[in-house]
Amino acid sequence: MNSIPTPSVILLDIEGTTLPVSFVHKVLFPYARKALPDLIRDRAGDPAVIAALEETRALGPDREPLDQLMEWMDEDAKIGPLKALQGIAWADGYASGALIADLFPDVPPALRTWSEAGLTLAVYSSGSAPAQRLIYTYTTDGDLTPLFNAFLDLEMGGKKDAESYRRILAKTGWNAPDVLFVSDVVAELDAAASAGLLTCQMVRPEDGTIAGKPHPVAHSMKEVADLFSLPEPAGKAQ
Ligand SMILES: CSCCC(=O)C(=O)COP(=O)(O)O
Ligand SMILES: [Mg+2]
Repeated sequence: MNSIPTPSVILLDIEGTTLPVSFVHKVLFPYARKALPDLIRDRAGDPAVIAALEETRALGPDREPLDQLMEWMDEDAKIGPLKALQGIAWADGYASGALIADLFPDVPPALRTWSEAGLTLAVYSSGSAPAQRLIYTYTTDGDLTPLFNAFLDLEMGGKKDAESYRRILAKTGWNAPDVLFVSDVVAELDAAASAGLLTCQMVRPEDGTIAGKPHPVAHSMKEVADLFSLPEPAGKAQ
């Protein structure tokens, strides 16, 4: 008998869970790094750029904002103003066709099946909510944004902090034991479990993810479905 409860909300990480780490690090991050100097100069009057640069100055008062942003990118820092500016840079790339999100092939069929079955789907990523929407708008499988109920980002707090998951529950009204958080990063899953959420580690061989205890492990969305008695994704590669 399966003793794992069945969730009604599926909360998904992006990098390493629905989208290959290589796409984020070899395509998205280099695109933003190249675009940022011109973006900061050419859009100096854009309120979103002004706000992100002010926050960058506040967090790194001794540095030129661009130097600070470059350093954060070197460190893969999950920091709000960097993520906001990366999202603005990527918008141009998606609109021009230079960027298109190549999700893991098991992801779109699972999202469609679970949405059709009435499950609530949501994203929690360090990437800004606008950047998350871009990824799911411009996928090789078309626009998947209508399948999602919420896009949650660092405004909820860092993903390795249990308080962030409590904030998400308070904001959405979800009950912790109804929510399954799927991520490749054990520290994120530990934090979610501390807040009472169900957890599943996505271990993608393509990304070299290491399985870590104590969370149930899946290698695809089909395995997530099997573990948590969710509707079986139909269609192509599982
Ligand atoms: C959603 S935009 C691309 C991902 C990103 O910027 C990032 O830092 C990855 O964060 P995640 O929390 O999805 O691992
Ligand atoms: Mg991840």
